[in-house]
Amino acid sequence: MFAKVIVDVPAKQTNRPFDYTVPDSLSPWIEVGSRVGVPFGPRILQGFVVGLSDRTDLSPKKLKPVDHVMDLYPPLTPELVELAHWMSRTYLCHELSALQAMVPAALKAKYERYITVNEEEDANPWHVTVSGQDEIVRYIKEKGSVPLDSLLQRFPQESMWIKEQIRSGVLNESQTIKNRVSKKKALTLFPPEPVSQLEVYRELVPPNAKRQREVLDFLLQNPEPIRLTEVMLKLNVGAGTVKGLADKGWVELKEVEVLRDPYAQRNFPRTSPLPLTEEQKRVFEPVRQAVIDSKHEVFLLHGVTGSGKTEVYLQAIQQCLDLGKEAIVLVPEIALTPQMVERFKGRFGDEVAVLHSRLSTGERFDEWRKISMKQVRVVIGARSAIFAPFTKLGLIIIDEEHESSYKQEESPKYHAREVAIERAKAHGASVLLGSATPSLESFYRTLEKEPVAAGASAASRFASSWASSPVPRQGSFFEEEEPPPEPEKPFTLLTMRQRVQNRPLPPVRIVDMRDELKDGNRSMFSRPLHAAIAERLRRKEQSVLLLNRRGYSTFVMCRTCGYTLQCPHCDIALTYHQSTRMVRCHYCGHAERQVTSCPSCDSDHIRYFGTGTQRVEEELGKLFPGIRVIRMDVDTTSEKGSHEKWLTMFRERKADVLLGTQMVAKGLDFPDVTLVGVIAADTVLNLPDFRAGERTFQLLTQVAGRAGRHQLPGEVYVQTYTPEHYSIINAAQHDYDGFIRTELETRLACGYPPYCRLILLTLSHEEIPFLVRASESLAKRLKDLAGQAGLLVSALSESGGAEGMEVLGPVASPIPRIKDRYRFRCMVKYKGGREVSELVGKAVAAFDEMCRQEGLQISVDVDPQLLM
Ligand SMILES: Nc1ncnc2c1ncn2[C@@H]1O[C@H](COP(=O)(O)OP(=O)(O)OP(=O)(O)O)[C@@H](O)[C@H]1O
Ligand SMILES: [Zn+2]
Ligand SMILES: [Zn+2]
Repeated sequence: MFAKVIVDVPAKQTNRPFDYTVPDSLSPWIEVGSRVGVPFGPRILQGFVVGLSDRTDLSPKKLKPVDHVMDLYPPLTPELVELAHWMSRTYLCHELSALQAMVPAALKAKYERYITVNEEEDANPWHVTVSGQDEIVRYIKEKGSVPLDSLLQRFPQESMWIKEQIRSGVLNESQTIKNRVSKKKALTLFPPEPVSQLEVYRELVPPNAKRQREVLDFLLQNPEPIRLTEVMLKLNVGAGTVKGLADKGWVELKEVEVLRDPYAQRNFPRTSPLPLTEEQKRVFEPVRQAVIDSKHEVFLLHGVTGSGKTEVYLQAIQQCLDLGKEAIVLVPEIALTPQMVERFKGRFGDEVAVLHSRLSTGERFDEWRKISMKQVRVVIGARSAIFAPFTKLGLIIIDEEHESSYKQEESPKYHAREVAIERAKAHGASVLLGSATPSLESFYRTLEKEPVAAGASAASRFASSWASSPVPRQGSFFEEEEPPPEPEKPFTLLTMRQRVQNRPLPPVRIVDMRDELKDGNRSMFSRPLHAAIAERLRRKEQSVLLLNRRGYSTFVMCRTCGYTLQCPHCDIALTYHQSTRMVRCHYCGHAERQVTSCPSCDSDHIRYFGTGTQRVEEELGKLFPGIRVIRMDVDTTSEKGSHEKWLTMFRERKADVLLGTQMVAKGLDFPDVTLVGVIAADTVLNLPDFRAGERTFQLLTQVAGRAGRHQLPGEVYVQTYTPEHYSIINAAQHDYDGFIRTELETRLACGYPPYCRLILLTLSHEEIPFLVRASESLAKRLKDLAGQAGLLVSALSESGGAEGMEVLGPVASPIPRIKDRYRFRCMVKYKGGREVSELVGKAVAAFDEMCRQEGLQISVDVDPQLLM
């Protein structure tokens, strides 16, 4: 047998599978998705098996054998291996980095595996009949434990048998992971077999050993293995009491592996499904039907804040479980609060595994093992949970689907939404995207339109370019031609316009900060917001204050009239570069001199912007002596568990104000919050990013949604210097449809997504002249290839609805130097199918040699979210 292996050498020329022979002793262990060690040049390197075949196009004699296999069970499924291949083509990344993104960090640690004989099973000798196999068991028993590798070397003919015994439990596998993570063990109490023996022992207990009798009584009623510590706690007995029983041989005490459960100490009160409201029923029904029919469909659930989306998710998952299928729930990292976890654990209990970055490596490893060992059927987690190794997926839910954190910013630069759709296709599963403010990209895909993207002509051109691509897949496993991409099926839009129990959405007041300044108020709090906070303090209600600080504080704005410097070509805010005292456009490279007075009103109140949460906190303290403020930002939440701590404190009403960056905007549900204040709505609006309007609308809508979710009505104040901006007006009116209409028009006019797609190429090098030459030559290469393919246009809008691509740049990157490397970028704007990304891949591949020899780096970001 031959294995196709993607080897751990992240270089373009090795971004393809290599063939190896599989020695007979290893063949039962090697599956598609296995990690193996293979000889590569003079070394043994790690790799992933991506295909198995009984023939090879190369001369078998020249092939080297697989050296060893790293896991008893492959960490990846064949479906995930295929997905990695898809990712490498879609995101132009190495297949290896896609594969590695799917494996949890703890598995990548070095470890050794030992085989021991399971003593219990040994009592059933029918497992061991054949004499040669008897010998294996004897051999292991003599040694106590044997490393798997040496066992296989000693009994090369029996490796299949060994594998079966491990699967059936006759042999045990244990791993010691060096350095990092080990499995946690706990002393566990086992009742005797049969349990009725306990009745006998009970009579034998000396009359004065009351405690021992209590333990036996407890076991009679609860004849399950139980942890020693738990017995001690429950019955208030000492360890000596239980050990005494074990010494007599009446019960057994053994070390047993326990999976660390980060939520073990917490009790999640069980909840049952709520009767759905009319609106919930209407959106739930088609999702339920698709799950039952195993029909792949993508739903976009647009439900206003507090409309009860989560209850719809829960019941859709229940439907999945009833059919014996599995479900993945993605939430943004910062929304993965205990409150959120509680709602899923409360409904599905131990069926739920939780994956997020605040878990320790060991905890993450355990949660992942619960998934791969099929102990759970629901996973809730941040972006990378999309790779949960389920095999019977019925539904993938993505909450707050508009969040930019679903895009990974390092390689592989994938978007979890697109990966979810691809996985769901493979499983005949559905995808449910939910948000109060769906992204333009997703909303656009619910609109009926001509199937432009991957039409027939694109498909045929694509097929021919693939045939000559530098990454041929050989062997029977990949024999079939890659099918042309299917035309995109539109998303199904589901809408919920009402909050549960018809609670009103809070009224939003826009406060014009220019007026405040005119009237001599230079504080960061306007008079109305000041009064509203004072009122909450009097009424003993709570407030949430949002200061979005994630943006860059470098946009230039006039404090008198609200004017911001815009690029004349791009309709995008210019950023200020202190080093050169120039303002610059990051899209087209346009630059002009720093201004000292406002070009619009001549005022010299021209500033670049930025206020920190800390300053707001100080000012609150001055304005309202004695006010209790909880500040949540990256500085106060870096410690493990701090996030939870602050939120619990706030819920317990130990503070009057929760002040924070956008982490306070999402998912929180506190009954006593009746005021939400946004300190400066413009900080996002003025980022030099075509999504600035969208992000502003989303943030304002989300944070406004925190107020008045329960009995007490809420209100919202939004402070801004640009009260006339449609993003702010539409958010204040809770008018998503109005916002979408205007924003789609703007994007169409400027030629930005969703009307086209982007690929961002960033080049970096230590020397500027070299970098400039390389960047220009890459841009030229892109244009040449596009010209040959008949795709090149000078402005995409000229091509109308048809395919085409435009190459912008090169220009210096917004962060022109990182780690002593200068950075330049080119942007490809295009309409059409995969032929463009194939073409970009080819253009970049031509620079391979330069990258290797001269230290050039090129990073490719398909569908970039952050353009900074
Ligand atoms: N069918 C129902 N009957 C009664 N109460 C419900 C029902 N569905 C949801 N709720 C309650 O309504 C409140 C809001 O629901 P939920 O948090 O699910 O809304 P959401 O749409 O997810 O909101 P957001 O987008 O703001 O996070 C919750 O307290 C929830 O328990
Ligand atoms: Zn001005
Ligand atoms: Zn510009």
